[in-house]
Amino acid sequence: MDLVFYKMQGSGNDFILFDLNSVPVNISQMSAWAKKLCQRCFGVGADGLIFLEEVRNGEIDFKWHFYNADGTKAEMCGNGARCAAWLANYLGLAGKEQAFLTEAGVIHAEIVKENEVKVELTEPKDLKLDVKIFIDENDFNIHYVNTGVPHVVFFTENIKEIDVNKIGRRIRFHDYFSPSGSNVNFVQIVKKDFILLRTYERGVENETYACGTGAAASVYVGFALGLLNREVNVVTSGGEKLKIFLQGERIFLQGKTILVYKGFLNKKILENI
Ligand SMILES: N[C@@H](CCC[C@H](N)C(=O)O)C(=O)O
Repeated sequence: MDLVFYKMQGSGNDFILFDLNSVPVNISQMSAWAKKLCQRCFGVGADGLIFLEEVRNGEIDFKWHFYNADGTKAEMCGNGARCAAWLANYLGLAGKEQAFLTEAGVIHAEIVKENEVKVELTEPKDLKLDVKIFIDENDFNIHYVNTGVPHVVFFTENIKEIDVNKIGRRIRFHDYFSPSGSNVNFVQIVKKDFILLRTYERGVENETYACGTGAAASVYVGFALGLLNREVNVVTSGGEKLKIFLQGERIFLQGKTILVYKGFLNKKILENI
């Protein structure tokens, strides 16, 4: 059997996707596949790996299994959700408007244009504003919210000067967030409806070009603090634009979603894992 996979990116956050109808993988192997295949030189290379599992119960179209590049399972991924929704539609698993199950809850998605997908994230929870944490004798005033996965939000005047990997890693592994840790977002407000965003991602353990739930967390926190509007354009470090809309406690994320290629995996890659 050919191991068909799809390489996609959502605003520069990139993913490998498999349809479990054609590539049956045991759940106990999924993490190892992610760790191997997400490696940029020894594998395909990606920030995360997604398995789509068809579900026929009327309420949802499919269920996903999401893994970070280091093989850890994550409850949710905003850009991955946009890619999964697009692919599910492309493969006939779901229509243009669809619902699918993640560990964080049911995600509603809509293919709004040929290569543009809008998703409604799960309700934000655990908001904490103005938390002081100490790192190397410096104190940082940070904010926190879970938009499907945990996110720290830190506002800065000059995003270019931030050492995202160094400071991001220190905050991500800070005791305050133990044991799950957190993604860390650095935000520069340009206008009330326009921010620049750089994200250190848990599970990739690096800065990525974009993070959908991170964009959502940044706007949600910015709005709670009276710094941002309900509708905000977010430019991520890859230079792409994400749109966040808030409607009460509902958060919507919209942006470009591209199928980069469809490939056949060499089975040898999966030997000895
Ligand atoms: N890139 C994602 C978030 C993926 C999960 C994250 N790395 C975690 O483990 O919390 C997004 O677009 O939301």
